[in-house]
Amino acid sequence: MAAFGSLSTRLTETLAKLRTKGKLSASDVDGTVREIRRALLDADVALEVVKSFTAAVRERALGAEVSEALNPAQQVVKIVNDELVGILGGESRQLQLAKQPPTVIMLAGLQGAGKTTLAGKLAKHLRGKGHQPLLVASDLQRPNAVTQLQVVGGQAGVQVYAPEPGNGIGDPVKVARDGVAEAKRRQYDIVIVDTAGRLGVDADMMQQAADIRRAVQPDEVLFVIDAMIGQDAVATARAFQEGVDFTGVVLTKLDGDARGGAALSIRGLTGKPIMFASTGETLDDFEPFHPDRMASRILDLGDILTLIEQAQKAFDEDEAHRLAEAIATDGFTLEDFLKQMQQLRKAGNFKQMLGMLPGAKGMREAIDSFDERELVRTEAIIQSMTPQERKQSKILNGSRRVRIARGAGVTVTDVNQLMARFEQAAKMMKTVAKGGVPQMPGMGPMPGMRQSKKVQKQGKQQRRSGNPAKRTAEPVQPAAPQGSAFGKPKAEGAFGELSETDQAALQRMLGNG
Ligand SMILES: Nc1nc2c(ncn2[C@@H]2O[C@H](COP(=O)(O)OP(=O)(O)OP(=O)(O)O)[C@@H](O)[C@H]2O)c(=O)[nH]1
Repeated sequence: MAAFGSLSTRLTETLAKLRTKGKLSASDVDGTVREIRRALLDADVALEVVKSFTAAVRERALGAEVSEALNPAQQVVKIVNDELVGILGGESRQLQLAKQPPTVIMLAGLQGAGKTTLAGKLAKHLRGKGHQPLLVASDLQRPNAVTQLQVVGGQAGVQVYAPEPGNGIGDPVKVARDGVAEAKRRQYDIVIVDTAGRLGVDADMMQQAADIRRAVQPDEVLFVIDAMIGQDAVATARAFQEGVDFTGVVLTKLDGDARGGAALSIRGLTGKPIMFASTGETLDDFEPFHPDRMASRILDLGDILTLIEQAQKAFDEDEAHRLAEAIATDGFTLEDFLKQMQQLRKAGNFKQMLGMLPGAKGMREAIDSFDERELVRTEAIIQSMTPQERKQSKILNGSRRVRIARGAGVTVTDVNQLMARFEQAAKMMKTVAKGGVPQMPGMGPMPGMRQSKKVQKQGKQQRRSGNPAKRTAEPVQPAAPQGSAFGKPKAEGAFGELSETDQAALQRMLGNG
């Protein structure tokens, strides 16, 4: 995720500097806290939030938990992580559903914040959870807003209630009220009311939103705010809190080059939880907001849980069970590898998913240069193999590889590299299936991911000295990510390894849970 890009880089670099130190002196702590403070201010985090954040970090970092820690630097990372989770809101909060359906959710925010798009995303998300949402077009300000809502409603596969020409047009309050009545009549269990925005905060707009709120008595009022808004976040959030009041916040455009200040300030300024994050223009670029996961992403500790959830959405249950069995019994074949890759492709934005891996910031270059066409090439290679070759990769000797390369229109090196990646993936999957910890941060074996030049060179040296069958038995290790707070392929300590919950989730994804 691009948002928090430079904040994230600066925080991880600051914390990485501590790694070389054994004990931390008071001046080490002060220096670190000063750099954190500057990084937060440059990211447009509101001053009062920065002050309380750095005060808390400083106090804890000078305390016993650090001086007595086995690894003081890592303890400081933990403290910064804890405090980030805190300012992002601590626990994640779910939507409050009405005891008596329909649950009414009202959206409010400035024009262009992404409300209409969000209405579609939320509707699709809720529909996926078995709800029957109805969208209500109460944004009658912008000429195109009703049509736009109808378009996103269509994409989300949900109905849209819009004013009939000549029937209530021009009165957004009436449309909202009628929309809710319609939902009751036709037994929709959730109503999402889209309201108008203005370019800046103005009294008429606030009044209209407040009137709609009074008319439909929503269970949730979600304040939609563009993460790119910078320092204006403070004034805008306060105005909406006074004008309509809201029960939760949705951050949009977190995929953009936002400095992240709004995200980090909003909870502290309003006391209201961030409930969802919007990360792109398509309806699937949407996720429930989890403070702990977001903090991990900012500190480049990875976000395995979100990654798994996204993969899970694209995963076919039966196929996952079959795959789990294949992995556990050593029967993981190139055929499975191909299927897995195709499912990953289905899971959507591949680069975004790669970015959620621990240490991903250190692999930024590799991820940015990741070319989806590589997946196509990998597919072509596997498809050029005979069924037997796909089942028993061990029989792939030199002459078979030459034939396959020719069939797929690639070089023998490409085939060799794919085989190395495959072997490594099989090995990793097996570790996970046995309940072990995979080497996530190095993550060489993602299907389709090319190795760095350096690793390719190592591979060549190995190849020169080995026979073809042996080559693939010892796959080359991927390059260590550079410059992350955990600049080793296998990180030590609490953050480098998958937690038990992560492991359990990964197990579930593999059908073992
Ligand atoms: N990159 C990115 N673009 C987004 C995101 N959410 C919305 N957009 C885009 O932002 C623009 C404005 O979004 P809308 O949903 O029309 O905003 P709105 O708040 O409904 O605007 P009004 O109806 O005028 O109040 C559109 O071009 C969207 O495609 C997001 O998460 N990421």
